[in-house]
Amino acid sequence: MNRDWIATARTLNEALPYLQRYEGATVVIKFGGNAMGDDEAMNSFARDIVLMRQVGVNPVVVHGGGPMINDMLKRLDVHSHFVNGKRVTDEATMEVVEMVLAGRVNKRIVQALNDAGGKAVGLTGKDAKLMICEQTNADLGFVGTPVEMDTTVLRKLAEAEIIPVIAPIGMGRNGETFNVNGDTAAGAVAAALKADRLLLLTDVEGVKDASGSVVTELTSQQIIDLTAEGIIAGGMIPKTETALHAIDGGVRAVVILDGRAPNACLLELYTEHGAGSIIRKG
Ligand SMILES: Nc1ncnc2c1ncn2[C@@H]1O[C@H](COP(=O)(O)OP(=O)(O)O)[C@@H](O)[C@H]1O
Ligand SMILES: CC(=O)N[C@@H](CCC(=O)OP(=O)(O)O)C(=O)O
Repeated sequence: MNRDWIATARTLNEALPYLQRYEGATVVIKFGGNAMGDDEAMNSFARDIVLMRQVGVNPVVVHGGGPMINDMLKRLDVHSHFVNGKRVTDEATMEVVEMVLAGRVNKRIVQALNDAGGKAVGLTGKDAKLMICEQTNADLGFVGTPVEMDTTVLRKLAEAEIIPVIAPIGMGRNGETFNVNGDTAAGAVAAALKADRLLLLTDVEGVKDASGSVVTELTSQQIIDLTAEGIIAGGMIPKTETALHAIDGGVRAVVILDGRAPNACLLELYTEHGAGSIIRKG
């Protein structure tokens, strides 16, 4: 008998307790722009998510797309900059952000999931009043903080075994459109659904300490200390902020992991070789 086949069968056999543990669970997956990579990486991500759906998990995908927004802003000669990992967003920037996220990026993910044999539907926070936002602070312009979530549409889609793919665009109470950081949006969705897991897929192996080593079990206090010391910086700030909010909001655990690694989601959920940094209620 071919040794590879035996190893594959053993892997499937060893996955049984994990398959049982996550049956019926809600798992929110934040797919960051830097984790998306090429078509092969996108298709591999899509197969992982469709497999999760196939074995009874309710996956909810929330995506980013920062690098794709940067490309389009450059082409259109619109300048923007970040403060603490959030893009300062004026009216012209907001138009481009919505066009790129709700259009190209969202549909690329929806298509990959459908091509992998799933049924996916693209949404933004405006659809069915999913994510009502308020302005985060005046200095950031049209950057929104989710303040009210209506998850009716997500529950209906889960019942129908349809995978929601959410672009992080929020609606204001007075008809405004808000740019929401993808991590913040994923945390708000996960908390509203009281998700079992929130997976934040990015382009580093996890949260690193001063020596550059990944901290595999991260406490709230460590997040506060590493941030104060400036070791958690830039794009990692919204991720760790989100992890703390999500845990407070009733999410069981948050994992920050490398989405570029092949089959990152499957490794995390269905094997004992979960990677990255995990944050649980302390
Ligand atoms: N302590 C830290 N550990 C790991 N990465 C960090 C840390 N502090 C800052 N970063 C940066 O955060 C980045 C991830 O955030 P970001 O680029 O916004 O990713 P994404 O597009 O996936 O949301 C990493 O590539 C890294 O450069
Ligand atoms: C307010 C804010 O910063 N919004 C982000 C939304 C996209 C995002 O979060 O993309 P990644 O997950 O790929 O970084 C932005 O404009 O870039």
